[in-house]
Amino acid sequence: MEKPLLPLSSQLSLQNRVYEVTLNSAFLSWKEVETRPKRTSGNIYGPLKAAGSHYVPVCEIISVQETEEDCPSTDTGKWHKVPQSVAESNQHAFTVCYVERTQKHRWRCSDVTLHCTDRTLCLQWVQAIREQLSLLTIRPKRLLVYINPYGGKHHGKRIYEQKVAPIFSRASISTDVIVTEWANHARDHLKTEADLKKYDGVVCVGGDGMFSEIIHGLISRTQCDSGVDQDCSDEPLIPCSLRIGIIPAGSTDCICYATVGSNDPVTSALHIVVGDSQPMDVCSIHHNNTFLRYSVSLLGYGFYGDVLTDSERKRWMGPARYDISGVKTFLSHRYYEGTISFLPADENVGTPRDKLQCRSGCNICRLPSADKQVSKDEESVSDIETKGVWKVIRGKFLAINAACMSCACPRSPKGLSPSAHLADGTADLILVRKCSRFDFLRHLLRHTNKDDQFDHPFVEVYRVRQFRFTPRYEDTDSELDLREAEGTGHKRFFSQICREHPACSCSLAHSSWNCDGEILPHAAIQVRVHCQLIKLFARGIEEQSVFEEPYALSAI
Ligand SMILES: Nc1ncnc2c1ncn2[C@@H]1O[C@H](COP(=O)(O)OP(=O)(O)OP(=O)(O)O)[C@@H](O)[C@H]1O
Ligand SMILES: CCCCCCCCCCCCC/C=C/[C@@H](O)[C@H](CO)NC(C)=O
Ligand SMILES: [Ca+2]
Repeated sequence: MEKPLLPLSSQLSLQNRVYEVTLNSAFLSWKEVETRPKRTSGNIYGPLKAAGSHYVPVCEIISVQETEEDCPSTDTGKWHKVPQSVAESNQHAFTVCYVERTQKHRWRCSDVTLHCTDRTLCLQWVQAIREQLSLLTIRPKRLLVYINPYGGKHHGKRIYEQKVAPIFSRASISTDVIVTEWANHARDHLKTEADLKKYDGVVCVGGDGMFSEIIHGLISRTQCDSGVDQDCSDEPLIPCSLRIGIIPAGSTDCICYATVGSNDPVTSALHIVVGDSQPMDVCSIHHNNTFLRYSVSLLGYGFYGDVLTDSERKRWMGPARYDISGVKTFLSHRYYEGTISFLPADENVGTPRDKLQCRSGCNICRLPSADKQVSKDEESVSDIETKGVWKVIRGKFLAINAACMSCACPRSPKGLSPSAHLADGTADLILVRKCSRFDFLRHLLRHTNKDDQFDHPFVEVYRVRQFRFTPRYEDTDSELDLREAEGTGHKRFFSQICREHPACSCSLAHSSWNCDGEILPHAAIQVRVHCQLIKLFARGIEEQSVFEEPYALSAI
């Protein structure tokens, strides 16, 4: 068969009506040619429609296949019912499966079956669409998938098999699937064993903890392959080349929610299929000259550290553990003393209170940042950063939180820091000073509504590139020595500290850091944000206007 030339245009039938169907390099469109009154649809989220016209961007077509009439299509199991008159005259048909946007940033697979008068025409259409899809080289063809069967409500395996695998197979993506058997199985496999050259991306099925395993494996592997020492806190890190997909099946799913706009497995699978790419910042955390962990969402000391410590003992409860531990920690009302020093970000990246939310194609994330200038100027990141002036704050804090991104999640739809950016090379540092229980509750509740959680006299927020935290008394002894002393019964020093905390009934002067849902072993840490160190199969949260008619049609 001859190679179809574009634009390709034919009169084809759909549900007993005749349509002018056109394919060019950007869109597949179909427009009714009959003159009778047109049916209008109330759903603005479907394929773009203008007076009976439908447009699907080629980059949002998932697959095309010849449809065998009166028999189930091979991958969906659905029967395609063809009205009698059409069936008689149009025996041949092809089905195009494409992305359809629904409410709350969710994507679905939708399909349209177009009937042709002869098979040659039908095959010509299938070939033309497939050729356009083959030009989309950003789409992954082979993926390495890790499933945590114990994340969230333990549904990871079922979610993957029932909702995600059929979409990958429809999009002709081949997969190697590993169901993890122990914690850190995925991390260690990626670090040392996986043949990464074979893949176009890595997918994790699980929550934020599982995602954390994947980034630790990939980042460590990349640094190791390039001879970068992760213990050296001011050495620039090498960005990872493989993109990561998240199929949400955890308890918080904050990284998925904040990068896609929902925690829906089908939506995530479709972002992987269309080959989206969203760069993301990563914080490295060191204690003296020892690398501890990476973080992409919340790094929280005090309240969120204590919630996590308590909730780990309640893992059997599933996602509800965070609510129970949240209330318990709130009631305990512990505060912690220490010193925070930080290097503020340049003003051109905005401020945490500027209400400029990070959205798909964000202008702030596209600005050249200190990290990104490194290769151009051949100046190291630390050279650039030492030009800034460090600020120092001492005090008593209920919570110290650093958010590299908004940390939006179903519990807090605008997140811990609603204006934080995914890929600007900064984190928002939120300091909640000692205040009354009532005030702290008002602050916490504002995470769940539209009010500004930073608009309190006891809350400060800074956009930073680096920060350090030293708990009080850290200067006299190492905290591990203190913990050992506690373990061996030498509690005098500790009880002295705690007598200085009237509200604190426990024997610990230190909290722990909650690092993306994992507990860190040290309270004194140094943190640096690495701009765009990793990439996800995502595009950031889309503005509503992307899928409303006027915008979309003016873009055509
Ligand atoms: N096979 C396994 N057995 C036990 N633990 C595992 C296994 N695979 C992964 N893990 C660990 O399970 C922990 C929790 O996983 P995950 O993040 O998927 O769910 P979650 O904690 O319920 O959700 P979230 O992190 O969103 O709050 C992770 O720290 C991960 O290292
Ligand atoms: C007493 C009322 C409390 C209401 C408080 C609501 C605030 C919710 C804010 C949640 C932000 C979660 C940030 C994400 C953190 C994840 O990294 C981590 C691991 O999944 N999850 C948690 C809960 O630590
Ligand atoms: Ca950031």
